[in-house]
Amino acid sequence: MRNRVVFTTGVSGSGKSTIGVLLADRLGWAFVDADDLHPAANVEKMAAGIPLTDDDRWPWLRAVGAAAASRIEHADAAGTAGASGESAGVVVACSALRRVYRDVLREADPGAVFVQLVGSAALIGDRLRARQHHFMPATLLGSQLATLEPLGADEAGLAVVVSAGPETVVAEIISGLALT
Ligand SMILES: Nc1ncnc2c1ncn2[C@@H]1O[C@H](COP(=O)(O)OP(=O)(O)OP(=O)(O)O)[C@@H](O)[C@H]1O
Ligand SMILES: O=C(O)[C@H](O)[C@@H](O)[C@H](O)[C@H](O)CO
Repeated sequence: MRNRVVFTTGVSGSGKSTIGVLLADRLGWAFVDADDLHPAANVEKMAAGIPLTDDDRWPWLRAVGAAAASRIEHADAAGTAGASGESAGVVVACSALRRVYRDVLREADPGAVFVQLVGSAALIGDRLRARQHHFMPATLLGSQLATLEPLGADEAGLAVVVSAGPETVVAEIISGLALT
């Protein structure tokens, strides 16, 4: 298997971070949370309940793509490729709501694979309202869902329904992408 970058994507509260961390752990891969790469102005905007615009997102998406590519290069440099030919990969939690956003990420790694985490507005809204200590308010869910574009048939990856618990969702991703 060649080096891989798998993005866990979807609206706020879909489980990008929860599923991404668990997936990386199960695979022994690195994990990057794109939330940590937002400029302060973006975080302030979201915390104030104002949706980001495309122009807010472009530089951030380029930084996310660069961070993913850099983690893969580090893995190569550290010689983490296994004797069986398997290589380390990286899981990146990043909303990547629109196809043009995913295009920016594919520019950094044309082999990038996108897992789109999907669930009903009611389910995700409940999870967001139950979540503590996060800058993203549940009131932004409507604009997140309005911005979301499903994966195209020609886009590498898969959509996974997140109504089941994290372990089940991660098992479905590993099997669906044939990651083992
Ligand atoms: N499959 C799941 N089953 C039950 N609870 C879940 C599941 N996935 C995530 N959660 C819970 O839902 C909440 C939202 O998950 P998480 O913070 O990972 O979403 P996110 O997409 O990363 O959100 P954001 O984009 O706002 O950072 C958390 O409290 C998390 O524990
Ligand atoms: O594209 C976006 O609107 C943003 O990336 C948001 O999705 C946040 O980063 C995240 O969901 C909050 O934690």
